[in-house]
Amino acid sequence: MYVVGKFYLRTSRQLRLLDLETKSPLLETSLGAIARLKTFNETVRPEDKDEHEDVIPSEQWPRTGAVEIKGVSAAYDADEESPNLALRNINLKIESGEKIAICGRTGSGKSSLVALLLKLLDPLPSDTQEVIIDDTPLSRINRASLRQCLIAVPQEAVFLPDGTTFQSNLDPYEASTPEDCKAVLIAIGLWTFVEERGGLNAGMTAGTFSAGQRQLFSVGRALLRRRIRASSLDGATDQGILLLDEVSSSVDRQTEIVMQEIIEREFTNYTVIAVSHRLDMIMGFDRVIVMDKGDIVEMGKPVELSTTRGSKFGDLVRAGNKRRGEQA
Ligand SMILES: Nc1ncnc2c1ncn2[C@@H]1O[C@H](COP(=O)(O)OP(=O)(O)OP(=O)(O)O)[C@@H](O)[C@H]1O
Repeated sequence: MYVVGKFYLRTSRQLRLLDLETKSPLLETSLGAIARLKTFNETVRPEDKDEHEDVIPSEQWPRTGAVEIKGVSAAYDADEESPNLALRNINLKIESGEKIAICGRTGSGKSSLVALLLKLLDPLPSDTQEVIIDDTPLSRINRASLRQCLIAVPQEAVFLPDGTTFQSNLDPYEASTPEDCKAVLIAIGLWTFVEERGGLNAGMTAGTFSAGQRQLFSVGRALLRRRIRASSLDGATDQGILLLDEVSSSVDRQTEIVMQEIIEREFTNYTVIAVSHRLDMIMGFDRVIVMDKGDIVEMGKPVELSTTRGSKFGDLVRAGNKRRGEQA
């Protein structure tokens, strides 16, 4: 066993490979991939199949999209003796169909709150902490089913292997028709772009799109899922939960408006919980939550808070306006 830096190599051949690394970018890439796999293997624990996760919700769940978080604290290193809390005693009630924006400084816990709802982060063990969606405690819900029932758009769009078609990337579960896919691409303004590159059946890579287009495409996936879900509702109201994590961070204001319109028009009755730094976007939401060090430190209507003295959100708006004034 050889130890080089923080990598452990089993054979002298691997050691020679490492020596060659500086001379070959390809090898560098391969060794980087090995190192990443090794780190992944060492640090990522498999999700336990919790025996209490006995509820497999129906396709139509959640029917109302109401959310309640009761006194939840959570940590990524929950097994440690003194865990670092990413969320601290969060109490939050979100009504069915409410549009909630979450803002706050880097590392304040915004993405962790979204991760909590997807059971990517668990509450610390306790008798009293609980997350409830549609009257069902999240602790009882099967994780994989939960993630199929909620519509979530992550910070970084993920794509299928290079060469996979536009259609498969838009609809990896093959649950829609080419017409459905085209209609979604038209709605997000990417149809001409895709058509010029050979259409739905042409191969693509993540690099085919700009960073902003990747985000737009991700929103398109969410829209397609909403439409597919709506077709299986058997007359029930088209409701559910949409989680957005910084989906407009790389787009211009014009594209952000397209996203906003899609949220308003297509997810009208959905409960929307969106992490965002974009003040223009937040202003259109029913309520804004400001987070700091894992805590909710302010909550209210964005328009009201923006003009309230001493409001943390108001401070963010004033700082944003000042920056714009200086740039003009
Ligand atoms: N996968 C993880 N493993 C360990 N700690 C994490 C992980 N993800 C987040 N954290 C920690 O949890 C805390 C909250 O992070 P979180 O990503 O929720 O913040 P955020 O407000 O979304 O930040 P940003 O605006 O930079 O995305 C931070 O201290 C962060 O270091």
